[in-house]
Amino acid sequence: FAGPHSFTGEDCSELHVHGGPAVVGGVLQALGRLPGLRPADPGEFTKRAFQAGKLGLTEVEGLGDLIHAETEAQRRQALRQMEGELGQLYQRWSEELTKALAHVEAFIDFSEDDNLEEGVLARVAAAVQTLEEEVRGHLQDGRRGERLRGGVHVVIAGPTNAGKSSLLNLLCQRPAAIVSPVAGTTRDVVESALNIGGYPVVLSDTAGLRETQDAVEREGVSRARDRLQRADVVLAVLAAVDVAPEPGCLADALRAVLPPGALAGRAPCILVLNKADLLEEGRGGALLGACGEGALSPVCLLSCKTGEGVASLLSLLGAQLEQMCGDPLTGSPSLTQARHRLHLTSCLGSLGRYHGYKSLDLVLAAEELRLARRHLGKITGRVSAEEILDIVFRDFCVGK
Ligand SMILES: Nc1nc2c(ncn2[C@@H]2O[C@H](COP(=O)(O)OP(=O)(O)OP(=O)(O)O)[C@@H](O)[C@H]2O)c(=O)[nH]1
Ligand SMILES: [Mg+2]
Repeated sequence: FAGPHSFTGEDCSELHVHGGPAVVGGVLQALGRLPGLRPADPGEFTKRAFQAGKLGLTEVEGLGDLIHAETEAQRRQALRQMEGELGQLYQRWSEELTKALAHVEAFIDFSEDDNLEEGVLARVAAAVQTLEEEVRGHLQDGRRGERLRGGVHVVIAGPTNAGKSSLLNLLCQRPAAIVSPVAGTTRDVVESALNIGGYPVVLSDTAGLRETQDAVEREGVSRARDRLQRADVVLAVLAAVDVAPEPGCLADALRAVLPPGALAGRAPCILVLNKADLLEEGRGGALLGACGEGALSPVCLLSCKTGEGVASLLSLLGAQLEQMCGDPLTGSPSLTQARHRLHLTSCLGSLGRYHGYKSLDLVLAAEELRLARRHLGKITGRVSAEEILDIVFRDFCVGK
């Protein structure tokens, strides 16, 4: 593949050989004997493509995510990022900032010569404000892209013996956690990665929530509370036989499971009434009817023993995941990494300070635009001073 049209931009050649390990080993050995040849470092081809300007940093990250994608929705999101849509969005913002900065710098340098059109600074202020709104909107996406990339954290919580570990084992289809009739069996958090409807989920089983004198179990309960604080979705599990079928029972039951403050992040919750097989005939309907009234959370009656009702829990959970992660192919591309969030937040901070400085000291204000642009550049991997000069000379006929 002749450069510059190859993946790395350099001249490349590719050998197609039979796939057996001995054949590949023999070819690599023969190549190793040629002077100047060495094995590539991990990621070296992508790094060379980046250095040759073939890929931006966000595209490189998309490529990495694509290689590691485990579910369909993750694959689609990574592919979209790799194809450059996210990079283009940040690039457009960066160009708008560059333009605003060029205008401010031109104003600082040349306004006294009366060479500039009227209202330059007002136009810059308006452009900065529009940009601020766009960046803020992009940041307030409910972390859907990051959730899809890293997995949605679903936490199973509830009193001891409700069947939490049984539910984990049933959903991940393997005996990941110990199940026993002894209350307080689970102490550590047991995690399992799942694919539910194409969405990645990290499902955690936790210790039953109760007051206890046992030091080890107390640590388990404290870990369970900690997980609850960081949960994206909570499956609150109760034994159906322990819930009285009366109006308001759902709120009472939830309060018993999730003590005040347990859900600081207000993660959506699905109430799971387990052990439906132990209910007397007709009591399940009465229970659901009573729970359904003024329900704050969806309720699901199931039995881990018979498997009845599990499909409806999965469909409730699937709908919740879809709402949280969205369809990665529609709408504007999602923010996928904490790194991007960090730089975008810093960028927004600088844009805010621009407004504060602009009527006090234009030089300081311009510096904030430069910082904002540098934060965007850190995301895309493109930062250049030349661009500003180009715009100064393209937009203004100064220095004639
Ligand atoms: N009849 C019936 N028994 C169940 C069901 N689900 C779980 N159990 C039983 O209930 C007991 C407790 O189950 P676990 O899954 O260990 O309960 P847990 O909530 O994880 O309990 P801790 O870890 O102690 O907090 C076990 O004996 C299970 O076999 C069910 O749907 N029906
Ligand atoms: Mg358990």
